[in-house]
Amino acid sequence: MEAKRAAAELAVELLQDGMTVGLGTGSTVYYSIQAIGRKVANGLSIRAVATSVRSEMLAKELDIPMIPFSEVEEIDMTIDGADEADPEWNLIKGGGGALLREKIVADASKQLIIVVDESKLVQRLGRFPLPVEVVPFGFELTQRKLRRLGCEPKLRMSDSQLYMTDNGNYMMDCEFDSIAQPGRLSEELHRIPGVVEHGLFVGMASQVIVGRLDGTAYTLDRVRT
Ligand SMILES: O=C[C@H](O)[C@H](O)[C@H](O)COP(=O)(O)O
Repeated sequence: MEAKRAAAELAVELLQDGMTVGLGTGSTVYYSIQAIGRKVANGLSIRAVATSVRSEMLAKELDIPMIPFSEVEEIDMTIDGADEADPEWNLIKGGGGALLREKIVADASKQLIIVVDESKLVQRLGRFPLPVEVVPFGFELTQRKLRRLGCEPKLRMSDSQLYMTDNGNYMMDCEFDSIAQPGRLSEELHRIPGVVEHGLFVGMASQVIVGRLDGTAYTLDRVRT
């Protein structure tokens, strides 16, 4: 908890007056949204868009000024979590089910700041099952096509019900041994018609902030290949 909070709060220090801010989703960004709420109460002037219904509700409770995504042309900075980050700052996201809106918001953002604790750092992506959002129509066929990419795709459940995203889609959690070429896998996933979006964020992060258990945080050095 202290590690998540440390990363989340350090990221919020990057915000400046006048910014349009993207609010990510998850238990790490929760602390960022809380910290933004405190800064807004103390006079920080920003407007925000959320990547999920639950982040939007939290932001509204904290009186963070929200604008509809339809009114946004460009987002200055988005703060979001991740399930894994590799040394090149490639990510797996979507453990909390919000990957589609997160990717749309990240793509519209000048800067994507990722906040994680040290347990999320990996040398190679794939230990965490890759979330893939699929349309309900023909999901069995989509599942078979995903399996042909070398993974075991499991339909996500929640309280014994099929998990449904904020967008009315299903989620397949795809277990790979490891992901050697995230960029290539991303392209292959996009070729499957039933796939709406997947949780690989390749080359999108502008910074990865890592929290330690002792409550300190640092920016991960980026290895370029
Ligand atoms: O769909 C959810 C998001 O991608 C989250 O940012 C990600 O799962 C990390 O969440 P947490 O900070 O709770 O580990």
